[in-house]
Amino acid sequence: MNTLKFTKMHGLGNNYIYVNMFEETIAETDLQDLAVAVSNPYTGIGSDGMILICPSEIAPVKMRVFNNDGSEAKNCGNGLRCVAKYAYENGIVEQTEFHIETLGGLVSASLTLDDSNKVSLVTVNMGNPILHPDRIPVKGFRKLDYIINEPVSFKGNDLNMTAVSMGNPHAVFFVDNINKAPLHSLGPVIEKDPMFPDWVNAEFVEMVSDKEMHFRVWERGSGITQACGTGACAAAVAAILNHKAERNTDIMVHLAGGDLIINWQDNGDVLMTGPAEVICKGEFYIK
Ligand SMILES: N[C@@H](CCC[C@H](N)C(=O)O)C(=O)O
Repeated sequence: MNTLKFTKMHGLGNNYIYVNMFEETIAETDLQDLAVAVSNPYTGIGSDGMILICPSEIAPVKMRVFNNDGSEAKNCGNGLRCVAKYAYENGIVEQTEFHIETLGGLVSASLTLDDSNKVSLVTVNMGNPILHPDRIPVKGFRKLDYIINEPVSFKGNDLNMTAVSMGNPHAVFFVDNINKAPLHSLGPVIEKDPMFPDWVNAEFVEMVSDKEMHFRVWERGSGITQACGTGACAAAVAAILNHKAERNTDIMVHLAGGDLIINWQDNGDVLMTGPAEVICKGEFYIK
């Protein structure tokens, strides 16, 4: 029986099975099935998906992320913080500032260390948000350069949508009361609506002030999760585009699993700061 060494980590409860591809080998054709298998809470380890920590030709390390349905995404904010922590604490990198390659491009990570030389916080420069509908992608808004507070309807429910890509697609909806957000009922409907050719991550946001928001997410390929780093970035960008918050200012995002600080800088870059934690390590028996 083949075994696979893994580390389970989480960023604010958004948990993945991390595999060190500097040491492990998995056939490309097996990756999707393996992501589904390890993620299964009954017959696997249980997770929101699987993340590969890979060698890169253009950075010290590369991240590949698979949702728990086996689909591969181009970016994962909580995953990036965990990959950064893993890379430093396992000797893949020695410096506290370095680049990480993703399928969506290069990002840079900056580590805060505690007294035991462990990574306590990670700031990731997530780069510029993508706003053009063709590049998110979203169909049906051909005449617009941006989708900001546009009226849309899902199953007869009228909402206003702001669409943002952080390398992966996000649809953000502002609500008056986060506890009444239609996460369970509309999350899966929005995710697979035909207006999103690559499907979409759906986020509901209640503004507390111009520097603070509540956030809940239905993730593409994984369903409801405790947190979504790229989603929090997209929500902060959407708040600024809708004149509910300001650029170059720290915005506190309260997710189900804890808080992230997001800052959309004047130079266009989005900074995300938050924790990353190791849960356990082990061996998975591959059937
Ligand atoms: N949880 C992640 C995003 C993971 C990928 C997403 N579900 C997608 O398919 O785009 C995050 O923290 O950003």
